[in-house]
Amino acid sequence: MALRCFPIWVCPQTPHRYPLVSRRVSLWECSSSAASSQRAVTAVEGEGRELKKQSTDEMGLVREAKSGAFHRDLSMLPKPLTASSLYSSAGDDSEVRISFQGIPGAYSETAALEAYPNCETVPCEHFETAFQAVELWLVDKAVLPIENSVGGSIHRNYDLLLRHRLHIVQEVHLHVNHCLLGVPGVTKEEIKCVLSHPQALDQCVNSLNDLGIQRISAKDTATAAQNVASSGKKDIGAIASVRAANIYGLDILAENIQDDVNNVTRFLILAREPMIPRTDRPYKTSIVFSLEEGPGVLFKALAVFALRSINLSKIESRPQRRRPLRVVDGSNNGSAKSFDYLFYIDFEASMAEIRAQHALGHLQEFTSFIRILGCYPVDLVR
Ligand SMILES: O=C(O)C(=O)C[C@]1(C(=O)O)C=C[C@@H](O)C=C1
Repeated sequence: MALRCFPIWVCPQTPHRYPLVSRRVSLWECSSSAASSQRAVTAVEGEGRELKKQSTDEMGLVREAKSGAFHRDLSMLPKPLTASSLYSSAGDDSEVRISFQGIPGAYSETAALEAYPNCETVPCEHFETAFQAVELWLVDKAVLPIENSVGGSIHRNYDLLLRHRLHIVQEVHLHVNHCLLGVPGVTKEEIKCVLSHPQALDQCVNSLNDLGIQRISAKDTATAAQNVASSGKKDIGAIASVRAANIYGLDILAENIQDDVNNVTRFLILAREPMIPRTDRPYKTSIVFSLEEGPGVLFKALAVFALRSINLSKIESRPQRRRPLRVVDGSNNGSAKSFDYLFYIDFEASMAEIRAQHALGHLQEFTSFIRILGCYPVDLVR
């Protein structure tokens, strides 16, 4: 396996904030041969389009660097990078802008504020927009809910990770305490139906059945709260956060109405550039791959981690949208058709560890496509 590292430069206009890499590629491009990297590009939807866009971006960045060639104000000159600035997620985050799907008061915004307490949050109508805002340099990062302890994986968001070329740089586990909200002065008994995000409704299904309340889907929990506030109706409630109640002036009629007290949603923070992994604390690495055809290939693929005592914390499979069916030639018995899948795996090791690098090198023997989605510190329980 070839491990390629790329130099880091500092953009003169924004010292320390945007490390520029010479090519827009993952920090590690795992390729055992030119042929296999070629395969990686063709095997997955949207790859060609993405490559084209990258080169345009890259040209834009080069132009920006040249235009700041002469500085009258010496304090504006770029500062040398220090070791700590390479790893800065800590430090001053007041200039960090983070896009999220929803409106103020959504849990995604709370997750962004958990990771960067002083950041500026930027609401977006769709997840796709939140990703594009990062790609177009309108914001620094995006936040994305990926799984919930009750509802499981948010499949659409797994697909988005692959469609875009952003890197996971952080994870946030957020305890989600849903509240039943109503217009001021209303009682819990007066509520006949509630608005909320489908995931939030699913997380409260038993409580809502007990109360005999009907459920209506909304884009996100905060939008549900806003709609209830603007309707002024006494028989409609929202399931949302305490923060949403405060923002939209609603009463909290009941707290912690989720069916499971330990209701945790895992969010990912995504950035244009990968973070440089270290070994001084626990790290996780997220990858996506598709497998070569053959008996036991998934077993062999997973064994590359087991052989090196690397723990897997998550495995998810998603259909390959552009290539859903694989035809397997059964010679005399005709051809069989089966679905073709992408596998998403999170494993508990840093890409700075030799065992992780060897595991991925070994994994390539069984894969037709592989991409590192990010290597980031494990969110330890606080
Ligand atoms: O609607 C919101 O507030 C969101 O941030 C979305 C979302 C989700 O997609 O799962 C996030 C956390 C909760 O689990 C419920 C809803």
